[in-house]
Amino acid sequence: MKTGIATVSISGNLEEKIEAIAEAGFTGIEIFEQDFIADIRSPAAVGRRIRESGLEVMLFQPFRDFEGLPTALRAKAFERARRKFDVMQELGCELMLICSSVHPEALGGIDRAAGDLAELGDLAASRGLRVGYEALAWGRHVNDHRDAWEIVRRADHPNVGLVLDSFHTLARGIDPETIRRIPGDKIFFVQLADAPAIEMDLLYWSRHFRNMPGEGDLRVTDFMRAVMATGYAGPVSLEIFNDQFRGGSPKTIARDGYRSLIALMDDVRRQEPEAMSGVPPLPAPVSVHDTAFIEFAAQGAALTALEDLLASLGFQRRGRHVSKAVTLWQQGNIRFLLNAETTGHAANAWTVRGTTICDIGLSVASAEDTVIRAEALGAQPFSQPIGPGEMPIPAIRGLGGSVMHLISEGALSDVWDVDFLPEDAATPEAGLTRVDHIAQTMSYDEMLSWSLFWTTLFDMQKAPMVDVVDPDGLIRSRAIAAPDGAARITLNGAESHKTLAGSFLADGLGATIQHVALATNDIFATAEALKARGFEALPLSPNYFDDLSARFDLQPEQLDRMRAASILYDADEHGEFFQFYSKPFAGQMFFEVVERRGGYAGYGAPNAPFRIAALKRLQRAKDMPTV
Ligand SMILES: O=C(O)c1ccc(O)c(O)c1
Ligand SMILES: [Mg+2]
Repeated sequence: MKTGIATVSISGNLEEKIEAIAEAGFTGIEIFEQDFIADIRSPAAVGRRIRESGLEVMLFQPFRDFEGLPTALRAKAFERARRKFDVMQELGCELMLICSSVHPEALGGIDRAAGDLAELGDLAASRGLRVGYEALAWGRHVNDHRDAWEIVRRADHPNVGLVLDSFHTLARGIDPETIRRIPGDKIFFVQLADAPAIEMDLLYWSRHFRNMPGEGDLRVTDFMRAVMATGYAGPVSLEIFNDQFRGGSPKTIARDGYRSLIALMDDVRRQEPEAMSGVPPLPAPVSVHDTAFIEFAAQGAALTALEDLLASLGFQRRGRHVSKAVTLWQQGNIRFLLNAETTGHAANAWTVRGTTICDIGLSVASAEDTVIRAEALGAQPFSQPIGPGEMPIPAIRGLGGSVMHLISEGALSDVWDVDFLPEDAATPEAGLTRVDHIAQTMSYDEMLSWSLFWTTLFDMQKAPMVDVVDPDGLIRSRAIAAPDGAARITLNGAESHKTLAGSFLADGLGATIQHVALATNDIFATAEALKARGFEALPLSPNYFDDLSARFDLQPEQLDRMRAASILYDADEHGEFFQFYSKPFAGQMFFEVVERRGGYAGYGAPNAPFRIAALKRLQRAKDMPTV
């Protein structure tokens, strides 16, 4: 299956776009005319450059306002088409996209448009070219692929076909099933884009908010299933107009695009197997069963402080690595590794960020399948030398240089037995059972990349975006979770460096984990146990508890206990949620303790502004520990 992407989808100049597109693994490129005109090279030189980079020039676009014009304007439109055909021949591109007219003088009329396209088809055929007609969702007379198809059908010309674009069909709410009745060989090209479900003017939505399939809310998979069912055998190409992408890194956007297309076609293969014999099978999105471990890079005094904090949270040192300066701290099913090595990935992470979470281990249905799928989606494998007697654990690079280890369900216990010399647990635990969620902080621009990373590799779904108010700016937050809640990630995107999340980022380099939430089955008992160990919870404003008693039906006695232990509360139609936080450590990381009751599947988002304000109060009071 040939894959493509329009130059308009990516930032940079034409040269940077070509490099990024080639590197990401696409077969070809759609030349957006503006990108080409802005370049100083001749069409022949640009064509040569693209082919030298290993890409095909799949499509030249857009040719606007062509069909249905009154006589004088019609002649001019044909002259314009001749000039663009010249350019295409020099470029070495044989297919032109004609988008439906928005010209104020366009007359309309299905047969008039069909006649124009048939005549253009003759002109194209005389030069060995073809034209594909696309209905823009805001076209003046033609804004529905069904009408565009009727025009192409009546044009009845071998060099005239249809271009389908998922945005134009899905944004208008047109049922993609209607594509199944179009003959596949009359579909000359397919463009894909997703978009978030927001009510707005179609043109504005399309030109600024499109995103990669899987990043938005449109039914792109259903659209593509219908296309493939027609027998379509041409390229599948991304055409993404997006303000953020225009300012992003060309390579990151191109890699995201490739990841999104491969994952989409794999979904389609799974749901429409009859139509997809040409696409090689991939392991299905992998089930994540739990967080196997979380590894900190920490050294010196900060390491001691972190050990003290973990001890106050009821963790105990349970093992020492057989050959490395790594200790294992455990409670229930939660394992923290504290890595003080002076070489390797953890040491590099420590050099760059100071104390930081440098690695996470996920317990998955199959580590091998995860690596195969990740690499097919464009992820880099990760490995470093293993010490004597150590077990090799499959690993991949996440985004931005992060590392993720993958442990198959059955192999989990072996790792700890083989790699660590056990130590006895001296004191009882404090009721923490497992990792509830991991919170990644990132700049807002990285959020789509990360949500795509998690949802394409793993069997995880994204929840709607939530706005969280920081006293100094807005944080956009989105949860990604496995269907049974066995693994949960929250992505927090900061737009301003003045926000708590933003200042955390300014201190480090790109996305990283800012906090880890640990689950208990009895938050009040856990709070007591931690207090006895010297743990200090993040203090909250008394006003918070007054407001809680106004909003919820809480027993006064329960409210008093929550106030005393700084426990926040939320509830929805599914259940209840209790949470408290540690004070910040190592700069601005912190721990959270949560108890879910009933089917509550959220993260206490209504409480986030009060947690942020409390953290900022501490920050301002210069009360932050100096670890
Ligand atoms: O926004 C536009 O004008 C435009 C142009 C060409 C396309 O293929 C398209 O989908 C939109
Ligand atoms: Mg299009």
